[in-house]
Amino acid sequence: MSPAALKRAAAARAVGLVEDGMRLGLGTGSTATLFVELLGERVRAGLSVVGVPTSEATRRAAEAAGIPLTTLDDTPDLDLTIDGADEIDPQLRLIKGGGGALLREKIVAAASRRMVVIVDAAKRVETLGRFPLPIEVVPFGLVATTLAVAAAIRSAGCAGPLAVRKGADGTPFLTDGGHLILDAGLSRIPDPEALGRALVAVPGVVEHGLFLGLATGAIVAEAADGQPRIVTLGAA
Ligand SMILES: O=C[C@H](O)[C@H](O)[C@H](O)COP(=O)(O)O
Repeated sequence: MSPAALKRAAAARAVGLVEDGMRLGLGTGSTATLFVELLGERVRAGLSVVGVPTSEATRRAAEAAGIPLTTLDDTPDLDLTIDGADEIDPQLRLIKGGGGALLREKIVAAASRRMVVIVDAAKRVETLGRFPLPIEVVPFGLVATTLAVAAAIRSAGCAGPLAVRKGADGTPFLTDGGHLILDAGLSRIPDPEALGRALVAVPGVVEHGLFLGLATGAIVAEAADGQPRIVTLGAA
């Protein structure tokens, strides 16, 4: 069973959580985009919702799907955010930002009463860190910030290479906010809370991809006898 089929199954289950009148955070990435497309079908059938996109890519997908959009400034209190993740552990702690949208995703998740994560089972881990941790930094002072980030990583008991993310054309990847991403290949993050605290204390770090205490539930799609089977974690 392909990852895409599992992602679609998780996204389809999440669409069932949406109720008429909800104010929604719309996540970013391939799984969240499937959710946006499926939500669009319900909107076209008469469902009334309004969404806050977490990236310019999701804004375009939501507009194409016919989902009415608003901004977090106009609608700062959201009912539910549905988003993907790069990793999820048993405590619903996440690594996000593989697509570079972590900053807006975290702001939107923090403004939501509930955040339900949609993933295929390959994203489940016992210990976060196999997926490189994205750390969003301002371009000014990149070398100094990178050194300080490396020290912060060591102080939290982690180790591994840091690399400035590149786009397909080989130039530095820029986020929607005009920032750079450092990807930290840590393999294992024994204390995500300690690492998160150390990273946000570094001047020049805008945000990191550890989502701690934000997800209230998860919808995980796994393959069972060639069919997708849904497992829910937390309140989902
Ligand atoms: O910046 C990107 C987001 O955090 C995504 O939600 C995450 O990378 C998962 O994306 P996908 O559903 O494509 O695996």
